[in-house]
Amino acid sequence: MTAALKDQAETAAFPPGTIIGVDNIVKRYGDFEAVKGVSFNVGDGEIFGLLGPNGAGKSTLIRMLTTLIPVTAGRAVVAGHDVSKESDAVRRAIGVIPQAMTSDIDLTVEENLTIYAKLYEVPKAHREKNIAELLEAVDLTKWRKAQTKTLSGGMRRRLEIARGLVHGPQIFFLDEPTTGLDPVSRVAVWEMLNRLKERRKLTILITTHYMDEADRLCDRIAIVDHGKLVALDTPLALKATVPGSSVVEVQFEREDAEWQSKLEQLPGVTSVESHANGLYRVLSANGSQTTTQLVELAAREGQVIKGLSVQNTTLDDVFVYYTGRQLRDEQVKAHGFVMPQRPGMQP
Ligand SMILES: Nc1ncnc2c1ncn2[C@@H]1O[C@H](COP(=O)(O)OP(=O)(O)OP(=O)(O)O)[C@@H](O)[C@H]1O
Repeated sequence: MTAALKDQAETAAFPPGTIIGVDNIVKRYGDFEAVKGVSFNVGDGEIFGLLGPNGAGKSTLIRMLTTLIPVTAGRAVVAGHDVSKESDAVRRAIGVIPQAMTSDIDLTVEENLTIYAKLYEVPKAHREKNIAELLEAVDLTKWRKAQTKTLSGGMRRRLEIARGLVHGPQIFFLDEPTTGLDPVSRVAVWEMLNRLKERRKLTILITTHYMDEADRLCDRIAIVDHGKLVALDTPLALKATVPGSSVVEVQFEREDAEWQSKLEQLPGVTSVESHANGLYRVLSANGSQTTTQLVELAAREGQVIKGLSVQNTTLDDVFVYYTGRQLRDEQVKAHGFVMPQRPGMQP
């Protein structure tokens, strides 16, 4: 952390190591409060996920943190700079990938990157080297002379990611970067983000609709609903907050009426359902401990286990638990276009 960042973090009363500090931030559009006093800190080098149903306020939060719209109340400090008072310094420190793709389809891949680098006044010598490195990192070197309109959706998204990094930002904001991509392209984008994070020592703040990806890649996740923060922790800790965190399904060779009560007595078990053919569905607060003890008990009793499966709580369960809703793929909006401004839209 730079000295300036440290000073700023301390004066703002954010913990040391904070690179994005958000303190009771509010956004009102006229009478409507889209963000209702949200606070969180992102540590230097973290991948921080922002999850929430459509309309929860994620994009509004990102737009405030990236200085695109003014903050109504509260405070946010990004890379040591207040977003309301030092917007130019914030912009130099960040790269932003909005939901809609914005690269110029009539330019080549390389031209799109060069124009951006010039816009950010990246010195020529540094510019060429940086663009070559980024093209390689996003696997587009051999497409550098191709017109952007000829690229697939996944390739174009990778170009946008490279473009967001031409000026060497410390922090990368990505608003649903994989929405609309096929599963293979999605995985490619996430792997690439992980690589770039390591190579360029980036902090990443990302919104996504895909729970599996958030689970695998984010160090911490904030769940936002109706403009408020409803949960914030590591994926593992969030899953542990959901009651009855695992489902153990076991099938015994011999049916035996006593197994119901024997299973109920195992540590961590919260309920047992008995099904036909010696099958039991056991809800447990500690799936691995219950499973180990269940296997040991069966061995002691000379009972043969025909089948056994453990399903741990997923981030989907966490999401439903905190928001009462499910993030389904069909909720995901189509991308690749820019929404026209609605009448009455306000900055
Ligand atoms: N410029 C605006 N003027 C008025 N209301 C707005 C404006 N922008 C967003 N809103 C409203 O603020 C709320 C939060 O919107 P926001 O786009 O931040 O949600 P989101 O969580 O990013 O949703 P999504 O996943 O659909 O992008 C919504 O009710 C939205 O209609």
